[in-house]
Amino acid sequence: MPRPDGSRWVDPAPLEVARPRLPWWVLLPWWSLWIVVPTALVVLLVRLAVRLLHRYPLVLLLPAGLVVVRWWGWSVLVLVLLVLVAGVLIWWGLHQVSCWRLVVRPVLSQWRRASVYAFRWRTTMRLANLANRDRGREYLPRLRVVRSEGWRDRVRVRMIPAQSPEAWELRRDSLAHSFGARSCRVRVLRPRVVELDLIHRDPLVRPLSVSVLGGVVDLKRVVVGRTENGKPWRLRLLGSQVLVVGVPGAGKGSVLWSVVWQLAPAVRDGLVRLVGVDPKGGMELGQCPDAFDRVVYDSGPEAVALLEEIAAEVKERAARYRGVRRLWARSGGEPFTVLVIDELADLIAYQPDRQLRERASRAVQTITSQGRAPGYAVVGLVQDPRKEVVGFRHLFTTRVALRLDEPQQVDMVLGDGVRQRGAAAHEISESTPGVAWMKEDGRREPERARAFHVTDSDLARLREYFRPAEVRPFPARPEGVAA
Ligand SMILES: Nc1ncnc2c1ncn2[C@@H]1O[C@H](COP(=O)(O)OP(=O)(O)OP(=O)(O)O)[C@@H](O)[C@H]1O
Repeated sequence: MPRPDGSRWVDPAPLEVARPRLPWWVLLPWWSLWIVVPTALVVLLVRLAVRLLHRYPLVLLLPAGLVVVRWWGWSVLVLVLLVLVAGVLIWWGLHQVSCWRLVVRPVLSQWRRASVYAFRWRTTMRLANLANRDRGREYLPRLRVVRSEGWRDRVRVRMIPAQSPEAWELRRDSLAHSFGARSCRVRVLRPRVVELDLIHRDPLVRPLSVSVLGGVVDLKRVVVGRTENGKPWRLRLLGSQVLVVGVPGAGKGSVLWSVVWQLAPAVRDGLVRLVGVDPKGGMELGQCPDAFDRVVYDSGPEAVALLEEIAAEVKERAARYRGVRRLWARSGGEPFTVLVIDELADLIAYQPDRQLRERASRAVQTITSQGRAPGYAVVGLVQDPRKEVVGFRHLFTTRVALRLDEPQQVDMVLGDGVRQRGAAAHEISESTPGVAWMKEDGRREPERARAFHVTDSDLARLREYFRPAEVRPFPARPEGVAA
């Protein structure tokens, strides 16, 4: 409604304020604070003591020992220690795993933290230029948890502001020498936190024998050896392409035969089909030809024709799968194909006939780039990883570097920056064939492992395993196979 002075009255908007919600404890009577506050303090102190005891048992056991001496004397302390040691020994005898995890490892970790790392930390950080000063204040990387695993110490570090993990990677050697280790690797855990692996001995020095022939086959986790952490070395075949590189004698054969050994039950059941090309005239694959559905022992027209045949199959199956399935599954009723090429370079680089070379290269590229979904995996073995030799290394999603000659070759196989994180395949000892660094696409950290040693007598068993086998139709319900 217009007002006499010409202006209009506008109703104010209703006040929309939420009623304040007070925390419940504000409504308690004041005298209850006398109960609540001391209780909360006691709970906090107990939690702190438990955490400290768990993290730094030695530091807290020392004052406890002093209290025992003060009240009951040395003899009681010695008696308590003897009982403790006897208890631990009995525990160790009964169940090593739990005793190691709950007693020996924490004590060892504390001991090494106090005697090695805490002791030399400040000096080492300053001399290695990992500490810094600004406006009179010193910034020192913080030593966090130390976990000793016998063969290595895992040392967690909080970096100082404006520091990058590369600064630590560049000083790996000086850190290893300063802390008395054989080598050091750097792993990024999360922003500002890195973990140093200070290695004292190689847990992979002993050759590993293959497991019992037969059993469940999981194409996503084919166990071909053991990692340095003591876990199974699992190679993914379903949805992956594998390139294995190593100088002569590095143990490429052991990776290849470990794969065949693990796949054997599925091959015999007809669920997996092995196809092989061995340009070395059958020196390698000829040791167990019955495992292969098709195998060619040269790098000439026959080998190239086989590769082209597989490439055509890949395309045909991919066309059929389009819009139906994204990844091969056993329910599709067609076998998963593993193409093993023993000396890949002989086919795609050293082949004297240019046309054959190009045809072989095109076929292998087709299989590696399109084979994932229709169920085709390539396991390619090569000695020389240079670009002129294998120009399409990036198509292999899993790359295994056995012993190599030069650091640059490690970068070629595993990718840039992986060697700086510790994957020193050029430092693998000649006395440990089968030891390798593996890098999978999509996983930042490389893994160090050793393949099973498939001996001549193992190969004889493998030949025996396949000998009575007849060609079977694809099983409707395969037994003991997971994919
Ligand atoms: N995982 C392993 N554990 C122990 N010894 C191994 C292992 N792998 C291979 N060896 C031994 O190392 C030697 C060389 O192995 P292998 O022939 O597999 O190497 P390679 O890389 O295939 O060589 P090449 O390129 O000449 O064929 C063999 O005597 C073999 O017994």
